[in-house]
Amino acid sequence: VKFLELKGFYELERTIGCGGFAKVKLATHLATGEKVAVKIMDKALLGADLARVKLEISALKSLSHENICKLYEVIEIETHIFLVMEYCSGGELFDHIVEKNRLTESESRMFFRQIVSAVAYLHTLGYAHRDLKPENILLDRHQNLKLIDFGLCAKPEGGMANPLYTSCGSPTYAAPELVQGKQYLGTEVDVWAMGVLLYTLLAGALPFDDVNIDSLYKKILSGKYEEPPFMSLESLRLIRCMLQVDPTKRITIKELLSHPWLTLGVLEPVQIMLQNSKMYQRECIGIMATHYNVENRTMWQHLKKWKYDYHTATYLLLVSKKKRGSGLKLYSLS
Ligand SMILES: COc1cccc(Nc2ncc(-c3ccc(C(=O)NCC(=O)Nc4ccccc4)cc3)c(OCC3CCNCC3)n2)c1
Repeated sequence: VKFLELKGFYELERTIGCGGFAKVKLATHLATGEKVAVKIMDKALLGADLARVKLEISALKSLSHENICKLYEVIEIETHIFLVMEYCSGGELFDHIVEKNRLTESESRMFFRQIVSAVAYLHTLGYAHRDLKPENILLDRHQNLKLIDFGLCAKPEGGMANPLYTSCGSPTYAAPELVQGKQYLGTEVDVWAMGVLLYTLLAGALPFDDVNIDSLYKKILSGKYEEPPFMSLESLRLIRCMLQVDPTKRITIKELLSHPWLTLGVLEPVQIMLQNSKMYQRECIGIMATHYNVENRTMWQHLKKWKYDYHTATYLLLVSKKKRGSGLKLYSLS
């Protein structure tokens, strides 16, 4: 079905992901020629989850971090909601690990620092991700990580016991307290999942794995996993702090930021807030103002309302293009 509301602004291309009640298509933002990912949600299929999606959209609008997939535009029509998101041309981290079998300590550190920075940023803003796994970590063309919350399966209330969850991907990244259906803190659950992730990067295998879901639960609750001989003592020490079954004994994200393993060979602790340069912003406003034949001030007046309309998308895409060092050009829309 062709969506007329996108005509002339975006050109939809192949489907790059689908599930539950959403589909993600690759698309081109026609004014800049940049690739974007368009998440198409059918409001009829969303039903009661429409409210949760609206919450996620307002959360996404408040997120601006180099390692979190950027929201560019929100388009709502009678039957569908479209989220125009940053397209990550490097695909999933998962495929990157599989193809390399396992990563070196320094490559793992370079990736892991970015994940810790993104999750610490989320936690600072009062959010928890709750579904950290390699499928939700994408790569851009420069091997920068981009955290997404693909969240196609409704986040079941009542934790793991909910049959919906078991049918929605295996709980290999789920913390013991989540698996037990206990009260849990999203921030502590995220630290556990990052421990599983770091183990997977370094060992090229999952710490807790089993085809039988009940024995998988038992392994997670035991907190026992194999420590491969090729893993350094420092990395094993860090993983032990993260894969603590008792969440009160688990390392916190704040302590993680300056843990010796994360700063090994790198001087400063992990930065949370990364600033965009003001210079790029002024230049992009100028280009848009010229293109639309309005004053710079008028263009800025509109953009600072952050309406997440086509102008927001054009501006954000121009800034990211500028940061990449590509030339800036706007195409007249047909
Ligand atoms: C080159 O080959 C490839 C191969 C594969 C992918 C790509 N690229 C590529 N780029 C972008 C996407 C995307 C971005 C955002 C969202 C989203 O839902 N955001 C919402 C969001 O992020 N909330 C949120 C974030 C942080 C905190 C809280 C809330 C969804 C999808 C994509 O999807 C495809 C799926 C496929 C199944 N696994 C997951 C990705 N794929 C490219």
